[in-house]
Parts: sequence; structure tokens; C-alpha cells
Amino acid sequence: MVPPLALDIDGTLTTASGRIDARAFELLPDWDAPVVLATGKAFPYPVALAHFLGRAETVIAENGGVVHVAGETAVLGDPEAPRAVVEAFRERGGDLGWGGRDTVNRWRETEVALSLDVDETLLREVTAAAGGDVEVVDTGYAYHVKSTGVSKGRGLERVGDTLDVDPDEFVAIGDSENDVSTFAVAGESYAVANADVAARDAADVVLEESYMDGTASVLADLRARSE
Ligand SMILES: O=C(O)COP(=O)(O)O
Ligand SMILES: [Mg+2]
Repeated sequence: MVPPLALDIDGTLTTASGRIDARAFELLPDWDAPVVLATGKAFPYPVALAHFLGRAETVIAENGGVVHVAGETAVLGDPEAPRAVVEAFRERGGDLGWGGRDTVNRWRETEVALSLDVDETLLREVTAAAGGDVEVVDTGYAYHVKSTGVSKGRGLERVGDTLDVDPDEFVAIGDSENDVSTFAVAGESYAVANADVAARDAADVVLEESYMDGTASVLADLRARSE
């Protein structure tokens, strides 16, 4: 039996230029165990990916703020503090950095994402001033202002509970600090070669290959091991 998977999206299932790597559509539709898409992106993105992979919509979105499993959606994060931080950031002259077309936050329910082009020092200063319940997470694709109380790892525990799968049975693959909590909960964890320091330090194995090359090599090994 192949193991259940907890897969990050950006940096892990994508190419270096940010597209979903076509191999995801070869390797994941028939994976014979649960596949959890665990992402910092807003809820519709992983739902759409699961849908077009022909898989159950088992997703952790918004860094754990929203979890959808077995047909039930749980909104676990509280947007109030993150939104207040971003409001304070704006009052100090900050901008979300997405221009006029903010589809990044259009459907985001529990946190706020900002472009990597924004003033990071100001953002961190304003976040720190708000107290300890809100934090900035840098995924390498965006800054996320989120509650400290939610994480992909807690989301994975919830998915495991619902599916009656021990979180320890999951194999996790990811590339950034928002995957550290997943790595802590999963039984086996891999950082792709393009991963940031936090993910590399937290992973059981740091892969030699980047992006989907790394992910595909793990999936091939897991398949071979199960035969
Ligand atoms: O939305 C982001 O910033 C990163 O998304 P990811 O968690 O799928 O890498
Ligand atoms: Mg990622």
C-alpha cells in the first residue's frame, strides 16, 4: 500500500515558473491513498486542483485557516486580528502589493496575503505591535498575516481524525516555513531542494532535486517501496 500524502502546492507541485507541473496529473489521480493538498493559497485554489485531478476535495487552505474533508468545511482561523494588522499597515502607508486585481485575497477567509514586494520591515513591525496572536509567514510566494493558532500541521491532524488515518502515516513534501508544522505531524517529511532554511531544517530528508523533480522522485520511491 502506498502511504497517504500531504502535499504543498507552490514550490512542490509546480515548476520554477509557478505552473502546476504536468506530472502532477500523471502521478496523483490514481494514488491509492488519501492525498491532502495543503497550501497557503485561498480555499478555491486547492479545491480546483483536487477537482481537476479527479480526487476527493481533501484540502488544507490558508495555512490551516480552512480545512475541507469528507464534504465538510471547517473555518478554523479568525480573520479579525490579521485584518486589523493589515489595516494598521495600510494606515502607515503600506499596500498589499497586488495592484488593482486582488484575486489573491478575493476569497480568503481567515488571513491576508501580501506581495513579497511590500515593505517587510514595516509589516513585521506592525504585526509585532499587535501582540502575540498574529504572525507573518513568508512562503517564498507571499507574506501571510495569520493567527498563530492555525497551521497546516493542525489542519492535517484534523484531516487525519476525520479520515481515521493516524497523521503519522502521512508522507509530507514541502518547500517553505509554512510546511514546518506539516513536517512535524507527518511520519515522514521531505523538503525539495528549492526549500527555504526553515523547511530544510524541519524535514527528515532534504532532496537533491527541486520542485516537481523532487516530489516525483519521492512518489516513485514510495511506490517502489510499497510493491
Ligand atoms: O500561497 C502561498 O504563498 C504559498 O502556497 P503553498 O503553501 O502552496 O506553497
Ligand atoms: Mg510551498
